[in-house]
Amino acid sequence: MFRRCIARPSICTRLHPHPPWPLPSATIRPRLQSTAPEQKPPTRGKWEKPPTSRKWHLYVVIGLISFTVGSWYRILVLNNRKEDPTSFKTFKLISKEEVSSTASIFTIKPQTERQLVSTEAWKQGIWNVEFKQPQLQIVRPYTPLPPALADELDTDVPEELRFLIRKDARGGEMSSYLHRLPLGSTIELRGPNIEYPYTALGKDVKSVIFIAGGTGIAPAMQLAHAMFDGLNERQKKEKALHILWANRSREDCAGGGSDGPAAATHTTPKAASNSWSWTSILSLLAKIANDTVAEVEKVQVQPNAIIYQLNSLKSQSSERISLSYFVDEEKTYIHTGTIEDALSSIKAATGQEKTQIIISGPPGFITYLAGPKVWQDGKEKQGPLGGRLAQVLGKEGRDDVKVWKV
Ligand SMILES: Cc1cc2nc3c(=O)[nH]c(=O)nc-3n(C[C@H](O)[C@H](O)[C@H](O)COP(=O)(O)OP(=O)(O)OC[C@H]3O[C@@H](n4cnc5c(N)ncnc54)[C@H](O)[C@@H]3O)c2cc1C
Repeated sequence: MFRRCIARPSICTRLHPHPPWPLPSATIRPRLQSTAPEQKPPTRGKWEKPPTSRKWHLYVVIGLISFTVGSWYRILVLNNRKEDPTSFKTFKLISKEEVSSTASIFTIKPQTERQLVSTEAWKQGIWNVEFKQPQLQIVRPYTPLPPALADELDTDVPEELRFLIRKDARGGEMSSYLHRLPLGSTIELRGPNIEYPYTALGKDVKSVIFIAGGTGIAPAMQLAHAMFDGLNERQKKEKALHILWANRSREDCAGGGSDGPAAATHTTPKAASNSWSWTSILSLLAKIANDTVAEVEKVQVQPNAIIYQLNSLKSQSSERISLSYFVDEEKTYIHTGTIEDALSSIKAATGQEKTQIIISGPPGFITYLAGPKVWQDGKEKQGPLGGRLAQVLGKEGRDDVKVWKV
């Protein structure tokens, strides 16, 4: 700015009340210096105030003006900058905790308090922030996990954010970059982008079935937090959230045990559709073996960090959250029977027909269960309902069930 001032004095005149270059004394003389010592003012009597007293008043006025301008600058400019979702904020990577061989939890901390991402977003529902890869100048969205303890949101410490980030074996540009970063590195992000405003859209929706694939569990955890945080026991009892979480391998959900009737739907799609035959008997035996393995895992394996937090969200909701795990390598999948069971168990839990189904995960997962999202006018839109959910809801004639693809 200063360089530009030297080149264009006319602009400087507007920006600076006192021009930075010397002016002929006859042209402009600053008002404060107008009483030159050699020209003594005529004495006007004993009531006239001495010049030092006039200066004192002037200092007070200048002080007050500076204070007012400073306060307004802080309120209007700095506070707005803090909430501005379009400007990048700088965070520091403070920890990486391995959850499985393919995913870690990253914790980042704002560099200053002004870099906070709004705590209001936690109450709104599902939201994400965009990370920047500075060398390639690309951005990708990531979903903050809710704070491990509900009280953490009320503290005055600068807000830390945690993310479950997949390590992409095929070398995705952003995920490889993030997993390579050493502790202490800076990360630039912008947001929040509210994706599903539960408080605005879903106020009257008390029962939710959340179908998550892989890191799609992060939005489910955000919703669990938004649905139950700060409610009293009576309010909690009016709500129910059923999370169906599908993973490729058991290590991603190590230590997680399914609740309720949906646990009994651990079966392959093939086994479910076959009539009695040798194949179905073999499938049934495989299922019993898998269920036994799952039970053993449930008892013996320590919950990983995500399962630990899911269990904690469940107990904070007074057991109004139920969880069902599906694992590709154990041949347990989400299929039409699973969705039918989830719909009837959620209805039994709240006595309500009105249900919201939310589905979140990789594009192939969303397409298989609910049909693809579509691009229209440069924006990603929901697209028509398809896949397994369209089959189940069409068969049952359930137009009271709304589906949202994250
Ligand atoms: C709303 C939203 C929230 C999200 N939240 C999270 C989150 O919390 N955690 C998370 O981990 N992810 C999340 N994602 C996904 C994330 O934004 C990125 O898309 C993901 O990390 C992959 O980005 P990338 O740059 O690493 O991969 P890209 O380079 O964009 O590659 C895209 C895909 O192509 C594949 N690919 C790349 N190179 C090859 C190759 N040579 N051959 C074959 N395949 C290849 C990659 O495996 C990847 O699956 C979210 C996405 C959305 C839309």
